[in-house]
Amino acid sequence: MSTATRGGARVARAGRCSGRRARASGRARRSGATKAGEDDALRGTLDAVAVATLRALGGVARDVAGNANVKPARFPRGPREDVALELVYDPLKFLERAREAHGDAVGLTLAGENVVLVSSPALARAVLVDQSECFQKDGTAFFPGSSLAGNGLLVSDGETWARQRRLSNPAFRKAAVETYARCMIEVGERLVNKTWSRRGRRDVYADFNDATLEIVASALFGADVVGARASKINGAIKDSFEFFGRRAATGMIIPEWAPTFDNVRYNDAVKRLDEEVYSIIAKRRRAMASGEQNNELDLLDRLLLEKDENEGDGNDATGMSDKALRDELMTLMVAGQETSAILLSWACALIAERPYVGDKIATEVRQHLKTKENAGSSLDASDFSKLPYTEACILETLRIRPPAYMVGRCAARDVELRSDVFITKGTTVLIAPYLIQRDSQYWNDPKAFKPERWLVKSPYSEGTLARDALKNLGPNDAYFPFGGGPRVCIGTGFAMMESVLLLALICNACELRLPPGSSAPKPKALITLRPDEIKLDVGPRPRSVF
Ligand code: HEM
Repeated sequence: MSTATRGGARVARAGRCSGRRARASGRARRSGATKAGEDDALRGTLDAVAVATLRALGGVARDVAGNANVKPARFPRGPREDVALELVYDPLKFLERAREAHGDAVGLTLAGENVVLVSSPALARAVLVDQSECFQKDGTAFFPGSSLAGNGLLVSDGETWARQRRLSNPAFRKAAVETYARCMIEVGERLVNKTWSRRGRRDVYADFNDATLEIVASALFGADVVGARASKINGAIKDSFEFFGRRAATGMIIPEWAPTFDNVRYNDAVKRLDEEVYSIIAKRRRAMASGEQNNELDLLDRLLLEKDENEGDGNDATGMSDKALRDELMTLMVAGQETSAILLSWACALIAERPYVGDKIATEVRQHLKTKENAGSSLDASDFSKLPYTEACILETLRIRPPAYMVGRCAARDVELRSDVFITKGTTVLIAPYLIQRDSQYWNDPKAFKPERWLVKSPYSEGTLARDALKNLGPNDAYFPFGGGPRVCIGTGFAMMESVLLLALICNACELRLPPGSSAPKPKALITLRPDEIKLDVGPRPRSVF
């Protein structure tokens, strides 16, 4: 399905649900009249806004199970009222309260949609792994697509997704990811040696957004993002991401086709980006046809080289079309930039609250650097697996502050997840790693930041628990910050390499502190678990203390 078709379908479906929307606001208005209070009228308006927002987030009305407030048989228990407002205003509090009141499978009405929130390892496994073929991305409420990411891996389904995943997997194997480490280190060193080299207060979240954008753009396009083209690409990406940031921050999702000022600017940025990306793709295809190839392959080279062996007899196998390539490149940018910036920001904030953790990372890095053959050299890809405490800090940050705090699926058919949890076709299932990863049934002292918990011996293998953290759904099936099953994050290795190397560079060179008198930054949840803002005092770490 092309982006245009996808967008078209969204518009058409939004048209079909407008009657329900009118009825919803009508109900709200009537209740306002009977209670005769301005508060109720306001609430009616807010309800309508929330309904519109959630509809736009989900984008669709359900054909099968979506009759407002009509619950299918065996729908799990949950609050009787529509909880759209509560979810939009404070998603984390909402998730916690819903589970406390109704258990690990909660039936909800969200802006008229039937949604089931699941928060036990067994139910998460059922949806993500064991019965994953019964679920799809299309139609999932609460997770919006975008014209920037098009029909890439994050949102596609069926054979389109499977083919794109087969063609993309090789570009994310360990050996390939190691080749992207050089740009991670270059960007990290620039951050600590220039931007953070003088003592002062930094907006850490903004700095990491710049750094991870540079890393992902350079991993994708390598030498093609230099000079004027680099500013054009980075400028357009920044404009689009700022648009997503503003959209997420308001909690109001206006469809991208609506001619608002913000949408016009965003669509212009996507157009500028498309021009550059298609031109780079054409240039690379020409170079490949004439036998030229870069010595060091970037992600685009690797995607271009892949042919789908499942097609024909192998000789007529084809790769990705220009449009498919464009959608994947943009998807990787969208999926890989903000999540990594969020992870690094939370890691630094948690460390700033506990300076001894930064000291321990610095000690680990300095001791390791001394053992390197080429003494005095900086970090490289091979050091990733030799910094266990630094890695444990990243794993613990992902446990306590998972950037993807909720993942969603839409049931492609009726499915029984457990004898008491029956999901009807068209129902959205929300799975909450945020709840499971902080649940005292599976974690000791679950709300505490304790990197050491990952360094104990693993019950699953000879190594530490950290070695098994990202296998399947993690210890007790209760740890999956990168999702799980066939749709597990393709960038897991990339993100781990990037965050461990950057955190090691940062703590080796810098000290991080919360500004005097300030409290720990609060999470703000919408599509991702972003920090509201993270301002930290940064400055050079003395070289002599160890
Ligand atoms: C801290 C960083 C990251 C986190 C927490 C994260 C988290 C996730 C999660 C939870 C999913 C599964 C979503 C679902 O099941 O619906 C996912 C999928 C995905 N991620 Fe990541 N991600 C991160 C970094 C990256 C990076 C660096 C890239 C690429 C450069 C990337 C590319 C993708 C793609 C393409 C998918 C869709 C995979 C598919 O459906 O086949 N992610 N990510």
